[in-house]
Amino acid sequence: MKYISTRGKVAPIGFIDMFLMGLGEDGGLIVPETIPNVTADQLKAWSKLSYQDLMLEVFSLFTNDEIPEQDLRKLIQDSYAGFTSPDVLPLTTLNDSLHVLELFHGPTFAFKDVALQFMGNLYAYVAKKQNKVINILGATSGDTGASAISSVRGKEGIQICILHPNGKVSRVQELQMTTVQDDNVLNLSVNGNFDDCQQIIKELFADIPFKTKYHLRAINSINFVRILAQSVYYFYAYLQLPEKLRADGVNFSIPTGNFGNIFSGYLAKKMGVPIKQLVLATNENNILERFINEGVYKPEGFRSTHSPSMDIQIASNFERYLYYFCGEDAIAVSERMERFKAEGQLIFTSEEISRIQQDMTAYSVSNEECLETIQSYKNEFDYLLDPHSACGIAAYKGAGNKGDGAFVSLATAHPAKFDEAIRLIGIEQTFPERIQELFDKPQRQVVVENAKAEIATQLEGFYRVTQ
Ligand SMILES: Cc1ncc(COP(=O)(O)O)c(C=O)c1O
Ligand SMILES: N[C@@H](CCOP(=O)(O)O)C(=O)O
Repeated sequence: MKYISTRGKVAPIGFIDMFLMGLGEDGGLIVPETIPNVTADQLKAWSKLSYQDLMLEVFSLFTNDEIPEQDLRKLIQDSYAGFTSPDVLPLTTLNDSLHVLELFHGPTFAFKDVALQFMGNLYAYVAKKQNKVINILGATSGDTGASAISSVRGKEGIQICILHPNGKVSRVQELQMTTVQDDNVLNLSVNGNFDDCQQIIKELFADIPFKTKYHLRAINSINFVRILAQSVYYFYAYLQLPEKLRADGVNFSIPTGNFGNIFSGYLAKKMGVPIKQLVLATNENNILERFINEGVYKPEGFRSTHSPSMDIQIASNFERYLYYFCGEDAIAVSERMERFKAEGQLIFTSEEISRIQQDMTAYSVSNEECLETIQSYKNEFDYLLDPHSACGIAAYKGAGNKGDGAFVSLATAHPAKFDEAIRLIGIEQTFPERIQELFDKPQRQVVVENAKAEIATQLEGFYRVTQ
């Protein structure tokens, strides 16, 4: 298995090189040269596997034996040892057709832990085995940063800098990131929004001399390993369902911001998981919903919502989807991305919209509907959703034609992370101890302007450049 870029100008590379490259050096996103096919028989044989063993099977299709099996197995075991549920990702049944896959039982209470605990361990492994300098640079709307920091804090050979939008993450998210005192962690609080943070890191990754000098590595979903690790939970959810419920295929409702969560499902479907509908759930920052329903990919004004982690306009993984939509034609992708850069929008024809809608449907959830959903599921099922998971449930309800097959809605965060929204409907929650204790800890962060030069200077002072 080799990896190439959606823009076609990266010579095919192996798994570890792909992991270290992160963003394609031609500005594109890295994808596998071919997507392996998992047969129905193989799937059946995997149906009794633990989450960890299932991940080992899926990853083995992609790693080219670059990581010996016993090492990969240990990396995976270690990555989920800190999850509090014995099933790692429990599937809760609300009624016969609606199931909630709880992805938030990791150390930072959000679905990002599923991939990032593993990526932190993989970076430490590569740092040691290959004597590589690992200087991680990431942007976050709150969850990726907390999770990535938790996965590498204090680890030898690794430094991590995370940019988050100042005042636009939840209190708990901010504390999770900024109360970490390890010297290998730098939090930059940027006077801007998440898109500004993401834009700056992409520019720094695209500056190849800077990237090379400072050995920049990615933990965001621009890194294909994030997507691959997330695709495993679609296999798992499908296989956890009783056979009679999954016989007609399974539908997923997926809270999405950077298009990473849903693209992972799209990849799982391409590999052979019998997924019928992928329902994309957005909040009021609904660029992706407008893309799917109206064929217009165009950022509009940024809005602060009750689900701040999805307050995103420019979605990284849109380009990965575009690549497959364009029949894996890197020239067509490059042309469309150039047009987007020049004109600030992409318009799709009605024939193209129909094709997109065969791949996924979409629903955008207003702030009001988000809170109503939290309230009604608390009343009806005594189940407390966080605002992002509530967007998923609201989209499941709003997704017109339910068709056949069970629905799995992805619960992407613990409600304690977003108490600001939960309190608005008068619900008081008890925080898990690991969250409660954050409130007594001192914080460490540097506030910076939304300016690439100022941020680059911070990085130059922080990163170690030789072993
Ligand atoms: C809690 C939560 N839910 C859903 C999402 C959406 O995930 P993605 O942006 O990877 O599609 C995010 C981050 O964006 C998140 O932090
Ligand atoms: N919601 C994310 C935004 C960053 O997206 P990523 O999937 O590319 O890491 C966050 O919580 O930071």
